[in-house]
Amino acid sequence: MDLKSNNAPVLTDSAPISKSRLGVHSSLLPYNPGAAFSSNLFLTIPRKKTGVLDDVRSSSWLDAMKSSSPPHKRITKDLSNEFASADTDVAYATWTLKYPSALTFFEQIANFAKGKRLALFLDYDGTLSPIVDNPDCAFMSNAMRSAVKKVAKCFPTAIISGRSRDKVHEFVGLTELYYAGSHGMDIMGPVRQSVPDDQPNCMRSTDNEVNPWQGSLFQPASEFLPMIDEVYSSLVESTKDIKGAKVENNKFCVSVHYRNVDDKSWTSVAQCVYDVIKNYPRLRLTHGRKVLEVRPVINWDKGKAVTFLLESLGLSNCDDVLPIYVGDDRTDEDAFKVLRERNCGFGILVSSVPKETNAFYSLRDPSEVMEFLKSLVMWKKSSAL
Ligand SMILES: O=P(O)(O)OC[C@H]1O[C@H](O[C@H]2O[C@H](CO)[C@@H](O)[C@H](O)[C@H]2O)[C@H](O)[C@@H](O)[C@@H]1O
Repeated sequence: MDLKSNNAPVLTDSAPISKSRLGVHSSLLPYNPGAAFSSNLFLTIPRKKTGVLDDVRSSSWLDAMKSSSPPHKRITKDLSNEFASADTDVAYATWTLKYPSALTFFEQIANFAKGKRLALFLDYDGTLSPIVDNPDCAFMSNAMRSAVKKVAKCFPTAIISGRSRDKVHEFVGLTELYYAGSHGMDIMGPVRQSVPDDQPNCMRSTDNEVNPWQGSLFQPASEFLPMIDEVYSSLVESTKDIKGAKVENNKFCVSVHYRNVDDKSWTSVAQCVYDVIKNYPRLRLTHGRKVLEVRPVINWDKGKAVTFLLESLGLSNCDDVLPIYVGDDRTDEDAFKVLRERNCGFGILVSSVPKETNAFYSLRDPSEVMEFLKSLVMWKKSSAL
């Protein structure tokens, strides 16, 4: 396969996400702006498909790789850049008419939550920690840790990350939470009596981790472990000469980072990934922020993990529970979508640029996420008075 040719695969999904198609629960719609805005404001969101070969042949890897992370804002005094920056601000403000700020509209959220039990789901990278060049250094600030700890004391709270569960647990360092790693394929959660019917391959067990909140381990992709290890080793080997490329073993999935790779070598990264996964029809590829993610084709994602946790926690009754999911990445869209389709709860997209999304609200960056968490705690305390 020649990734540079016109026959290059296209991985992007620019199909607009229309409200009517999604059956938006109007009762939850925070604002009805009716605002028209140009579709070129948005980054594209890749559509997930099963089967790696199908993904690769029908999509443009490079386009998807380019659109996978917002450009950094440059601080400059140049006049034309000031105009460009003003345009960007206008575009963002326009976008927030459709996806209002969860801080500005906090009162509205508090009204939705009145009389309900709130359940909180948080993504890690780009949500609780800022995006940094080195994935091993994506530390969470102590202030954020304290905010998460406090919010978890008020509401059942889970972290759902693409990272391995151990890694994200190590970064967060709190025992008051539930953790789901590998995009929800590795859940340490409460004891659950049954496993989903459509998951014959799932394994349920307990482990020795000391955590009074948790009881069972749910790993629906456990049979893929040897395959993922094999693919990880192959990718480490095949990308070793690409400067800046980094392969991360996330237990049930593998991340191939190209954030630090020169743009000119992105096709080499894509080629390496393609050359390895073409031999594994039971693996598929998804895109994250400057990262290609290789994972099992099983019907499991962050959205399924949210449903699983809600059921395990006895929180699946929409009448008295309000689930909120906060995330910044394409893989978080699965969770936003589940909440939309259940007509129960909503997603909050963390983004500093306009993006089409299945979320209902927005927050600009992790510092706003922290403010939002603090607001939830204050609201809980004041409503208990
Ligand atoms: O689901 P998440 O918790 O958001 O994890 C998704 C991926 O996050 C990490 O990569 C991203 O953050 C890095 C650190 O800021 C950044 O360097 C990288 O470019 C981003 O893609 C993590 O390293 C991946 O393994 C996760 O899949």
